[in-house]
Amino acid sequence: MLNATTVRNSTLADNDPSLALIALLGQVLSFPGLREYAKIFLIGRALSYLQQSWSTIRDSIWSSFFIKASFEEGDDAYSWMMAWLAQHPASRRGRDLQVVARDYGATYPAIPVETDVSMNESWRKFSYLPSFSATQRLWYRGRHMSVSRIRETTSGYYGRQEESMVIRIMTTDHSTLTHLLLDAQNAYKASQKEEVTVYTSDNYNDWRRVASCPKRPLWSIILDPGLKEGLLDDAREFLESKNWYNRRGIPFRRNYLLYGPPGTGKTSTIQSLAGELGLNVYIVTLNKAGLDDSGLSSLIVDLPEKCIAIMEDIDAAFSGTLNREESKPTLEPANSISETPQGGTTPPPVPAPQTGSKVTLSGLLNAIDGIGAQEGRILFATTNKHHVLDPALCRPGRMYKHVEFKLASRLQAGELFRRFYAPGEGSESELESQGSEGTKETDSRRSEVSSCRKSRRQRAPQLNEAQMDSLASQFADAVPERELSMASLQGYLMEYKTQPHSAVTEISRWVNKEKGLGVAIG
Ligand SMILES: Nc1ncnc2c1ncn2[C@@H]1O[C@H](COP(=O)(O)OP(=O)(O)OP(=O)(O)O)[C@@H](O)[C@H]1O
Repeated sequence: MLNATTVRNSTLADNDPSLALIALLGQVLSFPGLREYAKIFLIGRALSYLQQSWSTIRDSIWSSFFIKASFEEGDDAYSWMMAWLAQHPASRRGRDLQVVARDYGATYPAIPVETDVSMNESWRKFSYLPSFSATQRLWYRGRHMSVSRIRETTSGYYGRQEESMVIRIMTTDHSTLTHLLLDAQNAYKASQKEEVTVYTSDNYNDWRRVASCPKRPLWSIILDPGLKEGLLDDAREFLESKNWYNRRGIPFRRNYLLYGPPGTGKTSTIQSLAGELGLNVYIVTLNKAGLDDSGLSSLIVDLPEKCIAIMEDIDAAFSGTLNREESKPTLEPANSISETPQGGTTPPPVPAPQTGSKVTLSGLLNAIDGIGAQEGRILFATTNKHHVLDPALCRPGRMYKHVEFKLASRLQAGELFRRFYAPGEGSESELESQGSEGTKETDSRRSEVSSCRKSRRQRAPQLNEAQMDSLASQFADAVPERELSMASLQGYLMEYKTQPHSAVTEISRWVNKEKGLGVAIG
């Protein structure tokens, strides 16, 4: 039955499609079953919406009580937090842990173990860390804190695993987070007391920690009198004079150039100075594949304040590995064929592998002391070919000091001999005194000493002072002045690790052989 209203509605609907849709919906909903279904559907949607809104509101209320901080692997702050967590008692008590064979400075209760010399302290390096699968909850300065470690694989063909960590502290006070970071920094420093951390750059020109090396004592490096002491004093004095530099507007940086034949102790001296100064080492590999000026510059800018940067073999800049002017690939692929001027058939180009660096001389100079060069860092550049260095690199002020490392003098050779056969850890006298500690001696220590005694035949006989003087001077006399490197002498002595007398009787023969082979470098 059509009445006037229906006629009017249908006329309106004819004119407006949206009204037509509503009218159709009204007609469909006029069926009783469908109306019930629509009601249930709408109520369900409304409930789910309310639930979502509630969890968003709850999360934002909840997070307003927390400070959330994230840390990424490769960044120093990540390592600080790892050391702090490893030293936190909660990590020892935790029931879901990651165990790493690395010493983060945590102390564990002494557990008596039957051990021998081969299982000494250096083997007992391990740390407990929160696992990736569970969130660790702990307390910090009376605040509740949670730690979640995350491991993700980056996208792309060469996806690599990256670790990160998120901590939440129940506080709104940022100073709690700052305190935590300072504590973490101290925990890390304490765990690294005996070590120097070494960083190199990755393919993305980010710094990555690659190793922690034991500090090398400065006394173990034998140089001409005053050389290493002078370097150490100078570097110490520099690190303490930031204000002096700032007041005079002089860039607070110091560059040293260490030069001399291979194996004369340049790298060892830098490593040892880093330990003495408590600085980490950042190795800049100038001929790294794909490194260009902007990559080098970003590496230098990203150096932390107060660190040691090493550029080894800086002469590589002048031997064809680095370009002087333009950034163009320097190494041709081995099988590439150059263009024929006569227009002969040229084989299809072979894609050049990413070998060799694209760093230019100006890029290098800029990295050394340009505007972007990091303040407070000490740069050591080393070279075996001082004479080929570009004058621009050697101009006054660019390299603060040029320090020559010479081939071994007789004095150095004699001293090396003494150090090599000096009574030290595990020597007979030391073991005797350890074994006679009487009542203080523990069972495990006793077994350690007895194992040591068993292996005594592998140790050098203990030389008294007179014997040492005599053998060291015979050894030194047989070594020609400034003809052999300390590294080669050290290599020779390694062959007679436990036979100082043979080392002396055989030295002349060995020297003649080395000279005959032209090993001596001058
Ligand atoms: N003056 C030295 N005193 C003690 N050991 C030394 C000395 N010089 C070299 N050595 C030993 O020789 C080895 C090589 O030394 P190092 O790498 O420091 O030489 P380098 O001058 O840096 O050589 P290169 O120029 O090839 O890098 C090290 O194991 C080090 O212990």
